[in-house]
Amino acid sequence: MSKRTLDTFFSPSQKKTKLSVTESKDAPSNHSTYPFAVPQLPPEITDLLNFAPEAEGKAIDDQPDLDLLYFQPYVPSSISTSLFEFLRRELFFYRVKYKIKRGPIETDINTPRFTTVFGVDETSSFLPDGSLIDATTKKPIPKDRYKTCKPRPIPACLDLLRQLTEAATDQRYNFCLVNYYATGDDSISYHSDDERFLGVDPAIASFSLGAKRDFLMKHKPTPPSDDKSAAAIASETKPLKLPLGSGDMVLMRGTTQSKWLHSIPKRKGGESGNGRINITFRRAMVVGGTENYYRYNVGDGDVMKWDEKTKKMVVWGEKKGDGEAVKREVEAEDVDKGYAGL
Ligand SMILES: O=C(O)CCC(=O)C(=O)O
Ligand SMILES: [Fe+2]
Repeated sequence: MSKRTLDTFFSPSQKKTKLSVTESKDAPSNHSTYPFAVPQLPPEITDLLNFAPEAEGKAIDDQPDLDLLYFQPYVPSSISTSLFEFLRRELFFYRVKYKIKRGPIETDINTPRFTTVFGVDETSSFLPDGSLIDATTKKPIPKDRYKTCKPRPIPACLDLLRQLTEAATDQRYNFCLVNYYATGDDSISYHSDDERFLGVDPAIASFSLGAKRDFLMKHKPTPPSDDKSAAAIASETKPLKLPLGSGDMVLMRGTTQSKWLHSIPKRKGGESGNGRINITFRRAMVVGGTENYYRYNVGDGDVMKWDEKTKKMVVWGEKKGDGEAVKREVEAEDVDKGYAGL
């Protein structure tokens, strides 16, 4: 459906107010690997998602090696706030810690944002009962295929968006990564999603919901060649800043990952304190991709859940003597993504 069709449904004043939503009557998504079940989308959100994309994708490919398609917005503006609040309230998140070794020095990394991940690489697929089969033989996978993680199926509330995005971008995705930037202190430092397990020139669809945050891009340093100095190459490209708003989607494709870096820098003040969710859909080709994504987006720490009373992420499921959940506040920590380039 086109934007015009939506506009005839909603006057500009109605678009600004938040759509009121009801609980889905469908069974929530659940799986042995989930800490708790995830409700299905409110029917009002599902209905309006069928109008996506709200705007046509605009190509940004006027610089060397850059190939973006920018939907501003993709998610209808009448539902982006409700969808943001639903996902923040209903998903489980993690604050992943891990160690990296650079030469003889070991460094502790505290991921400076909340993360969660769903999906499995193309060698396997989920049956409706939640079990994993081999994608070719259709037989149950060997027990030892995933040694360091237990893959989780994409819950229905995110799988609808995945399916719509596949149709709109003519690409296929088997992974859904979610980042929650609680405040302007949460960030992702410059990196590219160019891991070998994504294959050559991967397409990555990246959604923004909630607070506006700047998405910065710059060309990777290029070694000087016989006919061009590093300075000449650098002067051919200029850094890019996309102030991503709620509902926007950026499709990164072609050589964007192999030649460019992207980041969400820390910000002081503004709306960043209201929180932002980023959802990326990707396609991992091999077992190593699945293990990598669970290691760095779930990890082995506490489950975190949004607490509507305190408006903060709290540790989920910890019990005190009288059965009351202990609520621990989580501080943002200032560190790098760390695993870029794996
Ligand atoms: O939050 C964003 O817009 C970017 C997230 C990102 O680059 C990533 O998860 O790899
Ligand atoms: Fe990225």
